[in-house]
Amino acid sequence: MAKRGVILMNLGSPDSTSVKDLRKYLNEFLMDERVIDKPLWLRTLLVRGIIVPFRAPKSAEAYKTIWWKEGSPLVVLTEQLKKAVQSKMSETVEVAMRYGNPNPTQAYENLLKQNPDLEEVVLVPLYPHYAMSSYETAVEYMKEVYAKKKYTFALKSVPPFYNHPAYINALAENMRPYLQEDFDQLLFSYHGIPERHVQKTDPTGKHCLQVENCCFKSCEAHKTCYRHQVTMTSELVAKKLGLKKDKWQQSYQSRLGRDPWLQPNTQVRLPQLPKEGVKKLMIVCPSFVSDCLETLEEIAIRGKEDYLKSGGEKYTYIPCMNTSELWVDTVVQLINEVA
Ligand SMILES: C=CC1=C(C)c2cc3[nH]c(cc4nc(cc5[nH]c(cc1n2)c(C)c5CCC(=O)O)C(CCC(=O)O)=C4C)c(C)c3C=C
Ligand SMILES: [Fe+2]
Ligand SMILES: [Fe+2]
Repeated sequence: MAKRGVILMNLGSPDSTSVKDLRKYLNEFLMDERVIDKPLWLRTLLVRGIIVPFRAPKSAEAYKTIWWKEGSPLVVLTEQLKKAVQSKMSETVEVAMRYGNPNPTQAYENLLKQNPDLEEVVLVPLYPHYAMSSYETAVEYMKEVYAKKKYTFALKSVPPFYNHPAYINALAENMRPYLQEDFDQLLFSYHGIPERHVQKTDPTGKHCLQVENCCFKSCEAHKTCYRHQVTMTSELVAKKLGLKKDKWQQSYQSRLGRDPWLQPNTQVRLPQLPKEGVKKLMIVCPSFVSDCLETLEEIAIRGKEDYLKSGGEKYTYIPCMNTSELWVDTVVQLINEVA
């Protein structure tokens, strides 16, 4: 019996598209202090008093446009990834979501049920890039539950893999067939985060967004810098695909609230691009390894409408890696590299 167990962790979805389930999900998600990093009283007022009451009905409608009969695409695709990874390893593999279900306690308990002599759990946060609102909260929450339950097995985490050759290769090969078609520009659209979060995760306190061209100047801050990491992903994938610098650009999507977020914003760029002569656009979302609301609704549906309405002629959304063979092999490799 393998002494190791594996937990694949993603963000999570509401249990259904009802406004009630949306309220529950958004409250849990946005009350996370690593997502809305305001003092508790202000966060409570903002989230419970303003954001959730207004957002829940709108989000419910958005989820309805992409929901599958098996459930949320993000959850279904993560379960499919689990099965594919499981078929390539002897260790038991479970799924945990940071918000909603299946929750971390269920995942740990399932592993223990399968193997009461469990010695080690390898956590795979399904985020290529470090952000306090994604990778960090996933790992810290799993550690919190682990400590509360007083588990005796060891807990190890796969680090952000934004520049790992296997991830870059899997992503590039997932994109390559789409790029055989004629296109003017490829847009790498990453989930955005507030600029303040980039500065908060800078351990030097003086590099990120403070030094000119900070993402390209060697610094220990890059270990936890979201902007550096996504930029390196774009650079490495473009290089692997032989794309010249004038053939691609980068932007940030899914902005929430009024604080300054990383720029440029995808929703702003899409209607501008046709006016700049970009009539045929390819768009890919490498911060997501599985398709979800933010790719299927925001980019593949809404983004396409905005772009075509503004004079764009052809818009191709490149799906996430989901269960592509190279990606499944990459996950197995990442797990085995955690010594
Ligand atoms: C890829 C990593 C992600 C980061 C970084 C991230 C930051 C972040 N997100 C919000 C607010 C929302 N995000 C929502 C959905 C959502 N976000 C991610 C990933 C990251 N978020 C995923 C995979 C999803 C999709 C979930 C699904 O069920 O498919 C939502 C909910 C939907 C909506 O109402 O739009 C919100 C809200 C903030 C504020 C933030 C950084 C501070
Ligand atoms: Fe998000
Ligand atoms: Fe940085």
